[in-house]
Amino acid sequence: MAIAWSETAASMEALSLSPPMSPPVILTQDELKKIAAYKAVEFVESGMVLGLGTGSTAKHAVDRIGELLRQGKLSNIVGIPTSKKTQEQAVSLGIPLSDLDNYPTIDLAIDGADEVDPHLNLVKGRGGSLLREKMVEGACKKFVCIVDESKLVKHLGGSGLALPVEIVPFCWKFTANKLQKLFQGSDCVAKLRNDGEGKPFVTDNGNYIVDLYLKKEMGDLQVASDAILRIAGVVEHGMFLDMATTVIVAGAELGFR
Ligand SMILES: O=C(CO)[C@H](O)[C@H](O)COP(=O)(O)O
Repeated sequence: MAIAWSETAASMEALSLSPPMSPPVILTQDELKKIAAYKAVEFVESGMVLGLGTGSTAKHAVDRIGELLRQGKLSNIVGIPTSKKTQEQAVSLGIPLSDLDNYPTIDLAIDGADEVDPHLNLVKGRGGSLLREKMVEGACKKFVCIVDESKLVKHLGGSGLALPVEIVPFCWKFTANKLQKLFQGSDCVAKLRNDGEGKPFVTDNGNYIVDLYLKKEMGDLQVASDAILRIAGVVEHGMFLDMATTVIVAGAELGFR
């Protein structure tokens, strides 16, 4: 079992947690997420303003921060949550909270991702919190992204799963069609996300999400990002380009190094 972490794509480093000859340990995906999360929390120091991510991986980090506060190993932390769900979790753990209005600069954010490419560009938002995540993580001095190895892709969109785009509900079909047309060269299919009960999924900001399924690469990601954001009706998209300063990847590869 190994953990890899990286400051840049070119300098991927690895830490083997098991001696090379020990028997292989089979870890679940959730255990790998927890390992990555705990490693990231080692970056947290007392007195920091922290961006608290959303999702099953980030949840482990928030739990750990709460635990260290309870144990008195951390103090004077202010958390800036990236979703109502994380806000509820942090409140239940007694983590003091504030917002970007009061803390426009954040020391460190820890959050998961849906895809990570070799340049540390991310897809986020399959949990639906991409707008607040981008606002919070865009205000950070350091953004540590935590994933298990299943999130690594050769290029964004490469998992075949959704690239989420948050849009206003007004005439959502019009906006979804514009998005699909924009990426027709990538054989894009745009689908409105539903809540599992036949209604549109509604974000914490009262918006909808259109998920873009791309069969081919998008080409220049910055050009694609700018083009999406130029469509009236789009609020934000889930490509986080050049934002992660560190990516911690937990993987099950014995003898990775
Ligand atoms: O972007 C996100 C939520 O909007 C999550 O960070 C992303 O979906 C990863 O989730 P998980 O840790 O549950 O795999």
